[in-house]
Amino acid sequence: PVAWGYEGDIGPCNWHKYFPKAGGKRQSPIDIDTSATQYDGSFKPLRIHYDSHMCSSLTNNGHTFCMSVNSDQCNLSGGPLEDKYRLLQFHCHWGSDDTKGSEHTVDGHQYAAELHLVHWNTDKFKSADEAIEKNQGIAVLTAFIKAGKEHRGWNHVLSHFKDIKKVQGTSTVNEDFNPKCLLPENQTDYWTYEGSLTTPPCHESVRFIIFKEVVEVSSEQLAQFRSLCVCSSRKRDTGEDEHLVDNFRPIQPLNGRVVKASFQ
Ligand SMILES: COc1ccc(N2C[C@H](O)c3cc(S(N)(=O)=O)sc3S2(=O)=O)cc1
Ligand SMILES: [Zn+2]
Repeated sequence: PVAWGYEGDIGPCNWHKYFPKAGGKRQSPIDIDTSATQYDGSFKPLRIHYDSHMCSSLTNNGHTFCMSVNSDQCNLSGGPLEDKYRLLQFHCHWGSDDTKGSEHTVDGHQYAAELHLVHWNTDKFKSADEAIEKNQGIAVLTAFIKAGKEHRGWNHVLSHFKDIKKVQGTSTVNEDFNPKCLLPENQTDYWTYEGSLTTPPCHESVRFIIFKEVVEVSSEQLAQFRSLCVCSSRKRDTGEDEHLVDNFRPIQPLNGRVVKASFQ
């Protein structure tokens, strides 16, 4: 597989050389210009039904931490979606300090981090691997994160970070944990648009649903995101570990797409 990253020759400006979709017309992330969004009154209520008895495993894949979920009881439907989608994994993007880290921006404002709950269309496709390449294959519930009060739900995830500090570290999470607790209280106000995976291969298969309400975590919890290392052994010439930070793609051209709003 082709190496890619967030800086230097393998960074986002060169992704299109090995991953042609990265140069497509409906790429993500984007800036949400709230003066140009269009209210859509036809959306049904979002239905987010997760069970908390699912077993999941947390890995550090060198680009983010990824909590993969293998429960057929974690489903998403409604809102702008025509089909039923199943939770595949969730992960985050964050910065080297609290002033940057989110992928999407709102009126040019970048948040400290961004949570992605990735779902695949089980009505139209037989597997996630098939769905990630196809239009309408993927739906990503997205929440912005800012530094503020401590978030107790996040501690269930962060408590496993010592096991995944190095790349390919894996930790099994089987305590009762429902990822729904990571979402904001207000789940009726969101923006939605059609985009892409924000990492290579950048398939244009994603419907983003981005909550307006921002989730707060403490600065210390954000610092724990940054404690992950990018690789198993390589050390910087000064001998210390290279930490996984600034794993966000720059915003991409809207190319005429309209961002819909579920609220007026
Ligand atoms: C078999 O080929 C594949 C299997 C899985 C994936 N994925 C990993 C990607 O990094 C990725 C990035 C997503 S984001 N930042 O929410 O837009 S979602 C997602 S993924 O889980 O679909 C890609 C190819
Ligand atoms: Zn993501």
